[in-house]
Amino acid sequence: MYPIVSAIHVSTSAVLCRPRLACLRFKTSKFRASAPLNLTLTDTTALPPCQEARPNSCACKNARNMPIQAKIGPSILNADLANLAAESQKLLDNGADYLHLDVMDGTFVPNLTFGHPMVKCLRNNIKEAFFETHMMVQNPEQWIAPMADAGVNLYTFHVEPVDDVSKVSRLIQEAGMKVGLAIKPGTKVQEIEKYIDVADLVLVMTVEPGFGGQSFMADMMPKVEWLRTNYPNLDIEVDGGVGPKTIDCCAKAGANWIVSGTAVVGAADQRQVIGDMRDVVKRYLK
Ligand SMILES: O=C(CO)[C@H](O)[C@H](O)COP(=O)(O)O
Repeated sequence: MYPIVSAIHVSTSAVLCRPRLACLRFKTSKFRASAPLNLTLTDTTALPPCQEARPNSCACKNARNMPIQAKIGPSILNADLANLAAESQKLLDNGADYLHLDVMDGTFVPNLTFGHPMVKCLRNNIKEAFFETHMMVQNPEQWIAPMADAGVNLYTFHVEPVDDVSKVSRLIQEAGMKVGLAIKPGTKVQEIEKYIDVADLVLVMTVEPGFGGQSFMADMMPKVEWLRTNYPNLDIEVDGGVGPKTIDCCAKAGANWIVSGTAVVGAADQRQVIGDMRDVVKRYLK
């Protein structure tokens, strides 16, 4: 049991860092502190370590002053879902940096995959890996709590059906997850500009969401370039038709989180494909 505190001391540097505040919000919620950020704080040593509740979930780890890294996250959409744990573990053993879990509700996209019960089972089998859920759903707010409970680290949702993106982002952070904002090919990147400061990552879709194995849309790269130019330290993810033939284009534009489904899952040598793609991204990182 955590003690109940009425006041917590926040250092100046912590106050200036939004991700740190998000993390603090998460931690103070454990202390049942109801007014999260206008408290006078006195004893930070009583706070639990950032990673105690959920490994890799602490928003502090993605503070914008940290250098961005090349990460390859296989999408398991076209994997054998009957053997998801084994397929996922194989990808991780072959060098995947994170798992990209495609959640589809049959409404936002014309396809249906799985929800939080499946993610929770996967988490029970795979304790340490970083899980991103790509929420291709009509009402992302509805699934925040169960996905947090299932052990998700990064909750990436589409902004298109959402009225209050700021509110959904805040709820995700308060649930202890990082925030990803996803845009479909028809959505202009400038439409999310006002929310980028609250996001940990922006996902630029390079296919129409719904199915794996589609052709890469190179005409999405100006969005990635715009983001990289304006947000040098932002994690920018691309998803859809990305593989050895299209990775150069993505990396050159500035993407550093790479989702790749068919090209990795179906590869004879997954380790080689993952490693090669990561090397290309690293080459373009300054
Ligand atoms: O979000 C997705 C589809 O909506 C998938 O993640 C994406 O399509 C990855 O698969 P592939 O690399 O085979 O295109």
